[in-house]
Amino acid sequence: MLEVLKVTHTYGRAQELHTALEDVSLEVPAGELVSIVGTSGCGKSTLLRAIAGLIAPASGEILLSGVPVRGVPDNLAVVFQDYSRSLLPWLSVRDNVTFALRQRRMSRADRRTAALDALGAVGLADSAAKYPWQLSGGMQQRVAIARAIAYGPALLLMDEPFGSVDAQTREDLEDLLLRVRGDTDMTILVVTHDIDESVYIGDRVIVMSPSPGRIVADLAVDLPKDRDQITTRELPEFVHLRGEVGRLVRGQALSGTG
Ligand SMILES: Nc1ncnc2c1ncn2[C@@H]1O[C@H](COP(=O)(O)OP(=O)(O)OP(=O)(O)O)[C@@H](O)[C@H]1O
Repeated sequence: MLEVLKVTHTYGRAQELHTALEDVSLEVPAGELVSIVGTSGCGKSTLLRAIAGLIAPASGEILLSGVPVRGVPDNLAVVFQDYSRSLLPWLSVRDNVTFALRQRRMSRADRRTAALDALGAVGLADSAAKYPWQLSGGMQQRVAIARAIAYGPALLLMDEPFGSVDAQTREDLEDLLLRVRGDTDMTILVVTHDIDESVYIGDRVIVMSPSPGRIVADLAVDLPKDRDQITTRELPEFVHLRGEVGRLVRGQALSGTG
């Protein structure tokens, strides 16, 4: 369980003070995938950074499995948009994954097996011996996801993870994420600019207001667990929810609430 309790964060000081997050509260049970959307600059990355323990919020508290987050928690993995900077170019794909496991109390052989299993899960078993720069962007992002799965975190934070790949690869990676989460009880937070994606991958969609970022809506995604790029996106519930999220992001009220 992740608990964000009345978190406010400001950057700068005195006259330069900028409130990036204001009174943000959020509870995410283990195993849930929550999408976070909002206009550019509304504080989505700041929220992820605070949850990741990379910045200490000015006020409020963040608890992961009941333990206050002070610094980067052990049981956390992060996937960023920029895959080209997240992988180590001098290590093979397999070693990029095993490198992430170096703090785990595992034998070398077990680390290797876990890495190969995770690469198999993302369809890259055959590329284990290659180097990141020999792979396409979408494949590199799959390596970053394999690294996160192999680590087996309680919490996976993803900041625009599919923002730098083409549309077809993006759909493939969305489906990969849905498959992966079906096999684990990781709690997953995904920041995205893509409203359709937020609904397609999410159990819930959190909408943030423009700066200072506050949570303006927390919408349950009432769609079947088994999703499909064509049929799910045609469902009336999908189309309705996509409209609601789009309206909220643009600062309009939910339909039926005036
Ligand atoms: N290190 C920093 N110092 C000062 N201000 C910052 C810093 N990081 C972010 N900000 C400001 O805080 C606000 C929130 O930024 P943040 O990156 O969290 O937004 P975001 O919603 O993730 O934006 P985007 O969708 O464009 O990535 C913005 O106004 C930004 O300019």
